[in-house]
Amino acid sequence: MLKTQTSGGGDTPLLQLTDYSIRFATPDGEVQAVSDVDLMVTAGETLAIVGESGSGKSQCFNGVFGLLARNGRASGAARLEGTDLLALKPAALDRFRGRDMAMVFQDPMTALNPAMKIRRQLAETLEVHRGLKRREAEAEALSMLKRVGIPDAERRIEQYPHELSGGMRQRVVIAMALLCRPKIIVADEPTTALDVTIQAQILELFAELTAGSGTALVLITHDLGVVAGVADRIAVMYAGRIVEEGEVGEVFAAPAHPYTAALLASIPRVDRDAGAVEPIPGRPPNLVRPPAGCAFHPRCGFAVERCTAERPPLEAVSQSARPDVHRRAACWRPFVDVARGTGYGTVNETGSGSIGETSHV
Ligand SMILES: Nc1ncnc2c1ncn2[C@@H]1O[C@H](COP(=O)(O)OP(=O)(O)OP(=O)(O)O)[C@@H](O)[C@H]1O
Repeated sequence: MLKTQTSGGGDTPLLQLTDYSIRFATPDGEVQAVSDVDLMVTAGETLAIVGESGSGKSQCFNGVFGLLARNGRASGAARLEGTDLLALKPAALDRFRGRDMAMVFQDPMTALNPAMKIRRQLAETLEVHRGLKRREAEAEALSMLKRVGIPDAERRIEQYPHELSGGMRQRVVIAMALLCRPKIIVADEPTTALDVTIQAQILELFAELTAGSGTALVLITHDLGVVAGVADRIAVMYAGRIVEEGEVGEVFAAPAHPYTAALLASIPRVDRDAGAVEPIPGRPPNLVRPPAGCAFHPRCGFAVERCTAERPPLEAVSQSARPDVHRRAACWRPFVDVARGTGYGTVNETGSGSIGETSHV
C-alpha cells in the first residue's frame, strides 16, 4: 500500500488540540470521554487514532467538527491553522466544515441524501463550498467519480445512493470529501462496514488521493491491521487519553506503553500463528469514575504502586530514529530502546514478563 508523504510532527501544525477535553452530562454523572488531549496534525500526514471501543476516538473528532450530542461539551482549544474551532459560532463553524475540513463516517448513508441523484449531491457540494457554476460543478463531480474508481461513472452519476453497492457509496462519500479540497479529512472507521478486499482498496485510494495534495488524513480505527499500511503516525487512546504517540513503524516494533503492546498482542498478525493472539485482560474503565493514577493500571501487568496513585504525563520517551516525529508515552515505566528495537511487546515475546532498570530511557 502507499504511504503518504509527510514531514511528521515537526512542521507547523495544521490542527492543534490543546488541553482538549470532552464531558457528557448523564444521570449517572459526568462521562469523561476525552481528557487533556494535546495532539498535533500536520499538513499532508496520515495520523491513525487507535484504541478499544469507547476510548474516545470518535468523540475527540466529533468535538472538533461541532458534532457532539446535546449533552456533550468540549473544552480547551482545537485550532485549525490558528482559528480555535471551539470558539466559533455554529454558522462560522459550518463554513469550515466541508470547505477546510471534511469527515467521512463508517456508514456512507449518513453523508448521502437518499432522495437525490449522485450528480446533484456532488455538484451541490461544489456550488456551496467552492462557488462553482452548475455546469462546471457537474463536470468536476464526474471527473472526481472517475478518480475514486467508480466504474461506468457516467451512468452511476445519474443514480440514487440505494442503487450503488456499499463500497461504491463509500467511494462517492470520499469523492464528496475530496471535491472541496479540504485541508484535513477525518475518516471514522471508513471501511469497517465493507468486506475485506474493498477495505484495502478504499484505504489505498485514500492514501493515493491525499498523498502530495497536502491534505492531512486522520484515520480513526480499532483495526491496527489497516494502520500499518497507510498511516505515518499513530496515537493510541485509552480511557479518553492519549497514552502513546509516534511513528507507526517504531511504535509497532517497540511499543513504549504496556497498553499499546497489549493492543498489538490482541490482534492476529501474519507473522505470528493464531495461538499468539492474547486478548487484553479485564475491561475498559467506567469513564464516570475512571481509576486513580494511570487508568490502565488495573489491567497492566507492569504496574507499580505509583501507577495506582499518580497520573503519568505524556512525555518524550526516547531518541527517535525520526527526531522530527514526536515519540511520547504516558507511563511511569516507559520502556523503549529504538536503536535495539525493544519495547514492551518484545519483553512479552522473550517471556521475561518484567523490565530491567537498565532498559529505561
Ligand atoms: N451522548 C453521550 N452521552 C454519554 N456518553 C457518551 C455519549 N457519546 C459518547 N459517550 C461516551 O464517550 C466515550 C467515548 O466514546 P467514543 O464514541 O469516542 O469511543 P470510540 O473510541 O470511538 O469507540 P468506538 O470504536 O466504539 O466508536 C464512551 O464511553 C461513550 O459511551
